[in-house]
Amino acid sequence: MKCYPVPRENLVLSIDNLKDDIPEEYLSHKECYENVIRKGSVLYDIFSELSKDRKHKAHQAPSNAYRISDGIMQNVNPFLLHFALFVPAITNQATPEQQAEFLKHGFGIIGTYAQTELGHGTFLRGLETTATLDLETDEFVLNSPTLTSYKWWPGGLGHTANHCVVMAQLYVKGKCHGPHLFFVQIRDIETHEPLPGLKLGEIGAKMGFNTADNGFLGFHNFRIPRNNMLMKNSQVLKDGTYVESKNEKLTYGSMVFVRVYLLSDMAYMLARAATISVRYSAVRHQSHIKPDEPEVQILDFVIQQHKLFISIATSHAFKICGLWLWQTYSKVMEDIGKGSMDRLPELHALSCCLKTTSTRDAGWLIEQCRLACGGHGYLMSSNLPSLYTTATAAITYEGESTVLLLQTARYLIKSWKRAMEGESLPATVSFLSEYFNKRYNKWENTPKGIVDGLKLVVAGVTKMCAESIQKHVSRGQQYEEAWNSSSVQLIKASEAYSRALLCEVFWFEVDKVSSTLSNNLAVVLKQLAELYITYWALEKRGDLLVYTTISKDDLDKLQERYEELLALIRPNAVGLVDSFDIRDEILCSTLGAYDGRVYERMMEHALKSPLNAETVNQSFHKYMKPVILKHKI
Ligand SMILES: CCCCCCCC(=O)SCCNC(=O)CCNC(=O)[C@H](O)C(C)(C)COP(=O)(O)OP(=O)(O)OC[C@H]1O[C@@H](n2cnc3c(N)ncnc32)[C@H](O)[C@@H]1OP(=O)(O)O
Ligand SMILES: Cc1cc2nc3c(=O)[nH]c(=O)nc-3n(C[C@H](O)[C@H](O)[C@H](O)COP(=O)(O)OP(=O)(O)OC[C@H]3O[C@@H](n4cnc5c(N)ncnc54)[C@H](O)[C@@H]3O)c2cc1C
Repeated sequence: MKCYPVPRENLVLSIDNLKDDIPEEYLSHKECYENVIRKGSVLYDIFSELSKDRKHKAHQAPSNAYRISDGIMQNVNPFLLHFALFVPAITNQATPEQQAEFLKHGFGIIGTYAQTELGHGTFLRGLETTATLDLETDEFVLNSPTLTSYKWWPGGLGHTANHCVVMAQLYVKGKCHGPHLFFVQIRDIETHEPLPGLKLGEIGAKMGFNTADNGFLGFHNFRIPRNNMLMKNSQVLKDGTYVESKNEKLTYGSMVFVRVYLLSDMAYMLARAATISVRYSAVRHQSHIKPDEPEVQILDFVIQQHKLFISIATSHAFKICGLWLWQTYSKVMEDIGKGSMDRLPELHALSCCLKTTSTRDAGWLIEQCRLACGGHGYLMSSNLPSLYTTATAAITYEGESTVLLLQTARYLIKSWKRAMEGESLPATVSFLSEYFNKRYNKWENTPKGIVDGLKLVVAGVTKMCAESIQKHVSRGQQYEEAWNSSSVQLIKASEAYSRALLCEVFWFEVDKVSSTLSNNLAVVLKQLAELYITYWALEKRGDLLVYTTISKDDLDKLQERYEELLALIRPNAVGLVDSFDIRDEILCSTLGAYDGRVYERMMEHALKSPLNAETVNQSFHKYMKPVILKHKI
């Protein structure tokens, strides 16, 4: 994805009407939406001017668009889906001619990606929206035959977008060809009124993401030109001939793109949470370590370091792994462009498990950062609650975690069978062959030894799954039933695979570049990578004891090394989160501001509460006083 000239953060953050007088948490649902549209439109205008100035296709956002809008919105930008899915779906799935046609208005249109329905989100082959070819008029007729077929969840769909890419079952001459993508205008550009034949609205308040304008959309005999089917991979000709794709799963390509992107997004979410909680832990003094000395910075409690330093390390792990996965994605897309689909299943499997692990880890680690800040972490003004609800949405969207892990498990089982048949395997799963051929080493208490051990766990659990499936089949179950019966173990195999990948890529990428870094930087980065790997070796000690030759003595030494690493990182902890370089205006946190004026900021923010505008609220006189006086003895 080409990155555009980065709009200077100062340029955007200096615009006065992008600042909020009243904190978002004191606005109504409707005011919140109107406020983010106000701010989002200013940003949209800036990105549009920026891209026009540089003669770029005026439809892609600059690379740091999300960073800046995160700060200004402090919640989710309703234009997000335009950049994250609508435009990529068109550039990924439409012909060049169609791209020129659909994107000719540049920032003049605002789109979303409408795939999920009220009745189906995971099982795409079960989607009910239909697109039926009308040969006479050379059009597709879109319909939502049931309430459950209404599109439900797409971001920006309720009141923001005027176009969308819709996934619908393609019908030609009475035959269903499965889910395909269609470019659909849904609102009048001038009036923004829904076009005739559509039912549009927002789906209501949510746990978070409340400014994302997630909406619903129903079609009633809604007509679009035949050319509005995205036809890069499969085509419907004027005479109704259907030309199928070289690989029907290419239609799912936009989801792979977002899953790959989410690793970097989670790295950034975690960087913010770590910055807030580590800085706060350096400011907050509470309790004693030595009874005769003053109260300490809570960051001096080793258990506080245990809670927080893993978030610093994990943010770097996701950033580095995200870059590695992006390079893999780009290479596979290049191969597909040359007609080779060989690595598509591997890319799908990698993106599924890494998207799942990064979003799940971001969720629980952000919650851990919040809890480590005590009561003040529970304040909306800390920004930790919002970070949590925003991050955890990603565990579900873009592919629910369980479902995606089972997709990776499918790839692991297929790879295991190929290993048994002596076939060569891609590098990312070649350890299965080594395990099968018993070519693995004795346990070593080193980062490489731990990575090798975690891979042995993957191989051992995958073997166990294959045997479990075989056992159920031999007892008379169909393969799909046997798969379902073994799914608890299959999930475990995928989780173990994802963890081994993250540890391996993090360690070896850091090791690879360390010689190019200043000594100090190399030392600290390696400490973080070793902390990450050692943390997970200790978390997964049970599996390591089952599948490797690790001993109790090795584990004791790892625990000792882990605590050493906490102590080594402690002096650099604040410097490490400062190096994430997230400005206060984007951090949006009373606890995490760079100047450390936590208590003053908390009080300033509290006084902004509308309730503090008067010393006695009207409800006292209206409701409380009569009751108090009535029962006054
Ligand atoms: C910042 C970002 C904000 C984003 C906001 C959120 C946006 C959204 O949420 S958009 C909606 C997201 N929705 C989803 O992700 C839906 C998840 N479901 C799916 O992807 C599919 O239904 C899935 C994969 C579970 C099953 O698909 P289905 O067609 O039934 O395939 P299935 O029968 O299981 O066969 C799997 C085969 O397809 C292949 N396959 C499946 N998906 C893909 C894919 N995306 N790419 C390549 N291959 C794929 C597998 O490799 C496997 O191949 P093989 O047969 O060789 O083993
Ligand atoms: C904040 C947010 C934003 C979103 N934005 C968009 C958007 O912009 N565009 C869009 O199209 N969609 C969007 N979605 C929808 C999202 O993609 C779906 O929610 C997601 O794909 C899961 O589908 P579902 O909700 O229908 O759950 P279901 O598919 O009904 O799954 C429910 C549960 O059933 C279980 N399950 C389902 N299938 C299986 C299986 N095969 N094996 C084992 N267990 C299974 C899992 O536990 C799963 O959690 C968004 C969702 C959220 C929360």
